Amino acid sequence: MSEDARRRPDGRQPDGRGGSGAPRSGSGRSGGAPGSGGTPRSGGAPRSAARASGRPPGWRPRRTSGDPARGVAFDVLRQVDASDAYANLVLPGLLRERGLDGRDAAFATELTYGTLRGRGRYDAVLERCTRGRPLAELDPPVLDVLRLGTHQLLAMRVPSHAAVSETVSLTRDRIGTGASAFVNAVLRAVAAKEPEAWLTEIADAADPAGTDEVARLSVLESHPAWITRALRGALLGMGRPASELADLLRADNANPDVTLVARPGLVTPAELAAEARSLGAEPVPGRWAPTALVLPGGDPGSLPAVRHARAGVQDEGSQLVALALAAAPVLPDGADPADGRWLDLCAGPGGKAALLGALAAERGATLVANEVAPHRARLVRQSVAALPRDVVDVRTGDGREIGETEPGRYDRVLVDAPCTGLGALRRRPEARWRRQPGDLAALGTLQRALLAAAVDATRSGGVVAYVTCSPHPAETTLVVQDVLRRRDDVELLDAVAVLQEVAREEVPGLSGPMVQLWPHLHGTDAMFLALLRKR
Ligand SMILES: C[S@@+](CC[C@H](N)C(=O)[O-])C[C@H]1O[C@@H](n2cnc3c(N)ncnc32)[C@H](O)[C@@H]1O
Repeated sequence: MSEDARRRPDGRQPDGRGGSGAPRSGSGRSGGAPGSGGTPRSGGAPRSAARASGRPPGWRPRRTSGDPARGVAFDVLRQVDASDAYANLVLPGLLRERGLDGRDAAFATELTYGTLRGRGRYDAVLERCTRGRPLAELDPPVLDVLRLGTHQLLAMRVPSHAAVSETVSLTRDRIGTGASAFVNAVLRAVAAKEPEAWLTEIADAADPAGTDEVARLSVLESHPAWITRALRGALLGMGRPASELADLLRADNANPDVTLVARPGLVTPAELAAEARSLGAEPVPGRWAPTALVLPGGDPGSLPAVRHARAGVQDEGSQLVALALAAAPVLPDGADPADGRWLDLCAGPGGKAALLGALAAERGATLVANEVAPHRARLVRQSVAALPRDVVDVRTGDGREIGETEPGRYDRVLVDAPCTGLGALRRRPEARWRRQPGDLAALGTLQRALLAAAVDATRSGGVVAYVTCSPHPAETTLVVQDVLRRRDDVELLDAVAVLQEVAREEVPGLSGPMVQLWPHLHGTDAMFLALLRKR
């Protein structure tokens, strides 16, 4: 496993949970288990269960592909649990290694991501099927295999007999015959009720009086209660009604579209679309960002433009905030109208640095892309590889020091702060179970220090963009308000107005001056953007 596959997306070391998740029995063998998968049941799951699992309307059953796909899903779950790996980083390598593509790869992907996202819901069901044995006492590989089986039974249209027998055979193959009888009995108990009945039962158990929406939605939509509560607070804090909470949680459980960015000056969206079409895909322009192209299906890595870093995979929300920073009006500093020095303070892995670098190159500006983690700085170098050499200077260092070492140097500064990532849960299916409320305090201190350093490094009249992929007020508005309260050399700009200017069409639901995007409203990650100008 690569170093980055084990690290958090914010570059910090794993949170130390790996020890407790270490398997008590081996899951060592690689390679798929023998036997073929079952075919989907014709009736399918009830509609409300499909909604609850985040499946789109019109979803059709797919042919299952047998145990190679289940074996891959199991191995990813084990790495996520025992090594703090990231599913989206581990899965593609395992699919390649085992030669899975097409439907088999799609089945393994749905099984992996769906099981990880649905863990809370499935554990609530499993607790009722283990004859009083607490889930915490089960061997972690056994618990993973039970979750895999439960996902097939409750959210995929795999016929019950196939879901049970294939999962039992996977257990025998990977864990041992001892565990297979137990897995068989538990999964039979899960299969004994329809998905709809299970949802009703676990929701009623979580909220017997029908008065605790957070508890009910947490178990139904499979989010830890503290995150559900935080997202509810985030909606209210940005002027959205609490009634949107269920939609927001469901959006976290849906598979996001693959969105590409056509980096200006390197490839146009039309050229990128032509490349994608020549490989059989049917791309559509992004709704908001003029640089975006949505790719329904297909492997973006197979496009030459992506392979050569003229384009990249990037959420539209991320594209919009980078475009907004580049478009924000900077004021001249005395007689000097300079706009030539840009800084990305926290650049790894480099998606926004590549877009900003491309925009900087078009305008004759340069970009310093700073990143504290060396292995992530290497990723930044890869993402800017297609840009002329003298445009982006990738550095490794602590962004908190730049305010002192280079005061007043930059015209535009991006602080894409390390954060909980609560706005990108749909892309990081395991993140919701790994994050802890205690993470907020440590991150808050770092976020404030980075924003303060960014302001110090900005020249008078220059602009700072403070960005997070979390909507949690402790990481967004409170950080910005705190820095504004503590210093009188910076003012808040209307980020909504700037964002609307760069968007292809008016982005609804923004009340300003700070921008909060939402997966359920905009189909983007829940990106936050504040623009500040140095006085
Ligand atoms: C949200 S990510 C940035 C994502 C990036 N802008 C992109 O679009 O690809 C935050 C980054 O900040 C880095 N980071 C954390 N602490 C830092 C510090 N003190 N100075 C600079 N970078 C830091 C993390 O390693 C991580 O790569």
